[in-house]
Amino acid sequence: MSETKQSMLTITKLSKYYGKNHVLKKVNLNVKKGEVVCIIGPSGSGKSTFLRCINLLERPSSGSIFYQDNDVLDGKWKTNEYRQHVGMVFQGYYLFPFKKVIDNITMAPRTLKNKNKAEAEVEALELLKKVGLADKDDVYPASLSGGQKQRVAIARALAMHPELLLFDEPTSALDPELVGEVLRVMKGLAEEGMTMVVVTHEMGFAREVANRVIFMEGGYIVEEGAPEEIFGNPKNERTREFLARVL
Ligand SMILES: Nc1ncnc2c1ncn2[C@@H]1O[C@H](COP(=O)(O)OP(=O)(O)OP(=O)(O)O)[C@@H](O)[C@H]1O
Repeated sequence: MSETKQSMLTITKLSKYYGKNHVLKKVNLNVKKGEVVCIIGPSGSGKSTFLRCINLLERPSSGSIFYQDNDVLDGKWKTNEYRQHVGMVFQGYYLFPFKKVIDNITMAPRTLKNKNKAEAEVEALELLKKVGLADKDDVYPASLSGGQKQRVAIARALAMHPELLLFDEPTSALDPELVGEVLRVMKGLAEEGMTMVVVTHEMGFAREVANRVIFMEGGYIVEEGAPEEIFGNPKNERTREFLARVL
């Protein structure tokens, strides 16, 4: 298989301005099938904006995004169609409060993939079991803890059978004792071969689960490498300073 065939996502010279604020500066990223890439870096370095550009929640100012062989920015591919391939899990869960857990999970497959109710529900129950919430199908999100809500959000993303999952600081809003249950689910997905790009402040997770760690600062990718390299022997002074502060 050629290099390009293996590439799931190829981002070239991606820039983003908010007014005069140059938030992403010609960022390149290549993600291969089955890879787990963790993006770390200080607050305001552009990590979330980068993920939001990948998911088309933000329109990049310039640069290109190719998903497999498709030019994501050329307008031929509908955003909803693209998002069936590339799912996203947010810091704030974004569950629908007036829908029961099962309906939160079945809504997108039913409306976007025309799945019938019974079929979608069977699958949703399996996904709830997978994230350790088999008995929570019939409750409303308000009765769940933050960690449980985030696991429902992961099940909801999985219900669309994405080939690539983006996680934007999925545990940052959680009380410390709830972080582990979400990271365990994410680790399980990584072990199953799910391709993932994860913006995280959880250095232990990045070190243990990532195939590649990217350090961003000031809108640039300052350094990237295997977790052993980034955490064990970072080459860049700025990476060293950041890790010294957070570890
Ligand atoms: N919608 C927006 N409008 C204007 N400026 C924005 C917007 N979103 C982000 N920014 C700015 O872009 C810069 C990068 O923000 P971003 O949220 O991508 O950083 P981050 O690395 O994810 O930070 P954190 O770890 O705190 O979430 C910041 O200066 C921020 O103020």
